[in-house]
Amino acid sequence: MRGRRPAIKNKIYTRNLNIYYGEFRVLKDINIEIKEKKVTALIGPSGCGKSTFLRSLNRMNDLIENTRITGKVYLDDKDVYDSDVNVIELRKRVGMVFQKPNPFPMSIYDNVAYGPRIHGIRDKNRLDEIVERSLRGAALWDEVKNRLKDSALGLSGGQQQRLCIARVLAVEPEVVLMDEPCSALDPISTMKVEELIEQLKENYTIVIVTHNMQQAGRISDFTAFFLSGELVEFGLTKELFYNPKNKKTEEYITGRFG
Ligand SMILES: Nc1ncnc2c1ncn2[C@@H]1O[C@H](COP(=O)(O)OP(=O)(O)OP(=O)(O)O)[C@@H](O)[C@H]1O
Repeated sequence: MRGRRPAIKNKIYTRNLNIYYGEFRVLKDINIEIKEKKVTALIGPSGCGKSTFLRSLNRMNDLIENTRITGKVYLDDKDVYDSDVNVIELRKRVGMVFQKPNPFPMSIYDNVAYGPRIHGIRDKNRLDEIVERSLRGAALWDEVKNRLKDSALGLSGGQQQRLCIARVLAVEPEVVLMDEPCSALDPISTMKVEELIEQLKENYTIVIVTHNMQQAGRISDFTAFFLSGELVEFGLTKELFYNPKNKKTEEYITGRFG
């Protein structure tokens, strides 16, 4: 229709998602829509369930004992918990970057080539191409192009985190989940990763957990505020920050919480 912007597609959406650790119900009836090629920030006090929610999106929770889940998590309209879903393939489509950079103890090149090799790519030229594209994508290429054979462990913390992002990009995901990716980084590295996120959203859907409210405000298009396992408010970041609908959201973002 004329004058109307096309609706943004829901890349991931959940319906009545509940997650339990044993008898403890960590997440309660979560209904959320993660928009395609946008950045969604998850905020809320420690222990409210942000990481658990993030991990549910690519079934990383499957690796945690005693976890039980009810409800649905749809990726492109297919429930990722359906019995016919290939979890390896799912995690290729929905990649994850962790709080602390965790490069493998191998060369910079091999870190990035690791995923593609696992997925069967052996051709040297093809791998070279993927490694360069991924390192460029993670804004690291210029800093490491002359030392690709050096150990990744010799990189700075900020470079290691961008390497981990390159490693995720190498398998061509559609969604990138980030669990406090800047919490172990200095302000300059943090700024680099934030700029990178801004660029990445042209091609990827990004979901990021952050404790840093300014960061959520700077980099995200949408924000979800969790409290005690409930999704209290979800919406455009600008609206949630400047015109929150819920009193608890307002208290939290203005620091008057608790
Ligand atoms: N493996 C586990 N077994 C049992 N309980 C767990 C497990 N992991 C997390 N929890 C509990 O679930 C709740 C939510 O944890 P989660 O790590 O998702 O919160 P969070 O919002 O990401 O916290 P933070 O901001 O501190 O990282 C907490 O009460 C936590 O103690």
